[in-house]
Amino acid sequence: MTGQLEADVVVIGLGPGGEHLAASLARAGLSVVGVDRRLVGGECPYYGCIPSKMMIRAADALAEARRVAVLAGSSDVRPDWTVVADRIRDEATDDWDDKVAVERLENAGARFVRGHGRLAGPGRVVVTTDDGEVTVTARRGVVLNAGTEPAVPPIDGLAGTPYWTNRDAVQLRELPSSLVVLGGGAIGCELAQAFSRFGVEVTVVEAGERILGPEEPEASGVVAAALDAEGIVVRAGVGVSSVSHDGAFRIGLADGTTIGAQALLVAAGRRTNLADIGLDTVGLDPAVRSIDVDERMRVAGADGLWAIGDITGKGAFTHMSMYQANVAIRDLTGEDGPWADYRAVSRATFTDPEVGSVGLSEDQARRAGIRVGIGTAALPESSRGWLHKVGNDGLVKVVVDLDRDVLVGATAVGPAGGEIIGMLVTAVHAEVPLATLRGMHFAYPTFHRAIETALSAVS
Ligand SMILES: Cc1cc2nc3c(=O)[nH]c(=O)nc-3n(C[C@H](O)[C@H](O)[C@H](O)COP(=O)(O)OP(=O)(O)OC[C@H]3O[C@@H](n4cnc5c(N)ncnc54)[C@H](O)[C@@H]3O)c2cc1C
Ligand SMILES: NC(=O)c1ccc[n+]([C@@H]2O[C@H](COP(=O)([O-])OP(=O)(O)OC[C@H]3O[C@@H](n4cnc5c(N)ncnc54)[C@H](O)[C@@H]3O)[C@@H](O)[C@H]2O)c1
Repeated sequence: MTGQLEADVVVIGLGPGGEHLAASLARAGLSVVGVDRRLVGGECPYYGCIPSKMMIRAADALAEARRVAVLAGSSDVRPDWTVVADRIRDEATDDWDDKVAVERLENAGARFVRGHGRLAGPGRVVVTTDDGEVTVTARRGVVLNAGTEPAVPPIDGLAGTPYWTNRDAVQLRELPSSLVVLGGGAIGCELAQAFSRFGVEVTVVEAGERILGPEEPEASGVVAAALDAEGIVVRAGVGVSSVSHDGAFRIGLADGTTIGAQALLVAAGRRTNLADIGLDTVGLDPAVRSIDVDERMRVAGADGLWAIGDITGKGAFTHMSMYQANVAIRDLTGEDGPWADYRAVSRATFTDPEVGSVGLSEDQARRAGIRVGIGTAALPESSRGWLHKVGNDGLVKVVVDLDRDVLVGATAVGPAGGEIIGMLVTAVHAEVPLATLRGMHFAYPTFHRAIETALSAVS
């Protein structure tokens, strides 16, 4: 495709938020051009949340079946990765083909251009396509939703090796016998446990002091113990210093030890796609790692430019991308808010036990100068946890602003931690007084009753 186009709004990058925004604005009657160089929908549906959660759902089923031995007799569990690989192809990604997503976007009334989009001054985007260039003029504005790529650390020897990122991991047809996961963040821990449950011998190497670094230390501790109990080796507090590959990988650690493995998965964080998007043409620093936005998602210092999703640095989550898209949609269609508010950002990490969290951690609250109260409750000591028996690891931790008598953060680790956190998100978001929370009914015997115990323990 080549030529000139005009539109009210041009969207560069169609991740979850960009796709939603482009379709919604088109349905609202605006003329919209959406640009993506890869697949419409971005990382989440093709390489991220969706395929990884299909892997995790299958791996959790295996783990639950193995628990039959403790609770209900015996089971014969024979993992078959083919089922997962097929499901990811057939039900999630259409074999990494976005035909359906493109049609959905066009049926909403938007036009789609596949290619690399670049700002070329205010309100102007140049798209490099397979067969030339398309120049699009935006009457109302340009929205950036360029997302991220896997970051690959500059480790000696790594670059020339056949290492995997998440994009390779979700496309596997066959599993390796052994795997080193470089990075113990959300991606590293989720995938490490899923592969291990399918019989892969897994080692996680985490340069930081603990896995799941952004979570409460107690949450990291519970997950680390669960991984250990399943036979996953976690090497935290030591970086990778060299990598070589000669049929198999040899991974050299900073403490002088080496690990051999058939495969290496790099899950060491993400790099925002901002280097080649023309920020300099609208007066912005082209070397920034994230884009500063105001409460309407307008980019500071550039008229007619909005940014949403991972590139804003407010949390690399699909629900953040969608939340910010809705804010930008309201602004672009002349609605009167509500505008962006990040006090009660929540997330769920789908390890088993799951980690749900919201708002500030204890450490963040203390560093913000808040007079902090903490309450915790161990899940195995709750009635539901005791009943649940095997697989009951977990806890609830609440972080209280004692002066305002409200929760400012909370963590729920457990079999349904990502669900239990829901009511705590409401509490932080709506600033529900502690006395009101303590006066609630908590159904017996549920996991969320541990919240009542944690609230009563606040000091
Ligand atoms: C393995 C994995 C698991 C995850 N699990 C979860 C989860 O369970 N829950 C959760 O909330 N989040 C999860 N995430 C994070 C989630 O995928 C992202 O936060 C989400 O995709 C939102 O990203 P985004 O909207 O910023 O853009 P992205 O999804 O990164 O999409 C950006 C799009 O922009 C395009 N693009 C970039 N630059 C240009 C350009 N110059 N021109 C044209 N197109 C361009 C790209 O091709 C891409 O399609 C996971 C991520 C990974 C990798
Ligand atoms: N369930 C979810 O919501 C979910 C799941 C997966 C990913 N995500 C999102 O995707 C983002 C990216 O995930 P991620 O896990 O790649 O990034 P991350 O930044 O969360 O974790 C990367 C980890 O790699 C470690 N690391 C970096 N370089 C290293 C090295 N050389 N040696 C050893 N360890 C090293 C870091 O210390 C860090 O702990 C997350 O921040 C999250 O927002 C969300």
